[in-house]
Amino acid sequence: MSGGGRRILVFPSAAELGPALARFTAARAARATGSERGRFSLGLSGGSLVSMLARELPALPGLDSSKWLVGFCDERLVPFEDPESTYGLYKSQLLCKMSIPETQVLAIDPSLSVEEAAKDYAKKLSEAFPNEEFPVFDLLLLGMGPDGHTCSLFPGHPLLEENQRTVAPISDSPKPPPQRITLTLPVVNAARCVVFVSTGGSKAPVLKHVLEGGEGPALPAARVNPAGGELLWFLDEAAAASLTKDVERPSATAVL
Ligand SMILES: O=C(O)[C@H](O)[C@@H](O)[C@H](O)[C@H](O)COP(=O)(O)O
Repeated sequence: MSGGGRRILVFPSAAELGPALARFTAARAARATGSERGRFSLGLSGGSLVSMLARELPALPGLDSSKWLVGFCDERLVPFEDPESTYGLYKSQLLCKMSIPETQVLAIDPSLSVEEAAKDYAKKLSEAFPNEEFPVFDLLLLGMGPDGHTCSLFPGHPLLEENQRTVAPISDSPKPPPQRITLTLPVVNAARCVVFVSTGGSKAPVLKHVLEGGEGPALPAARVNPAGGELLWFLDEAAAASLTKDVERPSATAVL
């Protein structure tokens, strides 16, 4: 059980989940920028989150993102112009519609080798979070693959045991492209709040395994358990179809 407890929120479909996720993010941003930290640190992931956030966040009325600090939970080592670049997708679809200063967006340097890019990104993080051994993000938005991977932490991979570095390179990702940079589990589990977003029936079996247990070692997504923070799962009915334990079905106007 995570420090703040785990919540599983089920929405009728992605169309209802998206606006709720955007409102939740904005509420956490307001809380963080209004705190003594004076900023909101947000870690983004790729996959379907990109288009969801690009659709929903700019649609929120009066959202001020000038005090946001944005990083990436993982990234593919490809040029920003490559359609596989998570930063490139966010830049062209979301960041261009927000008021986040460019200096407050922490991206990898894809011109470096994978080892050097990981060190460079770790340095950027340590400069942005100067007093913390492991950066403490206000909110990490994560996806989960059908194999149970999250960030670029894949089932059975030795990187799951990394406990020193904040950022690690990976050269043998089973999902292409093979070269990637990823936050490590200690950083993910240091966050104040982690939200997984998973939609669609193809995720139902792995969600059952991750959230209610199954045979074999814990899948990477099941190892996300922020020690002093909250853990929320935003699912749609199709993804949640196999779950039998307690889930919440919030109303459209619920404050999460
Ligand atoms: O780096 C990647 O290859 C993807 O970003 C991947 O990790 C994705 O985040 C998950 O597979 C969840 O994908 P969905 O959000 O589309 O379910």
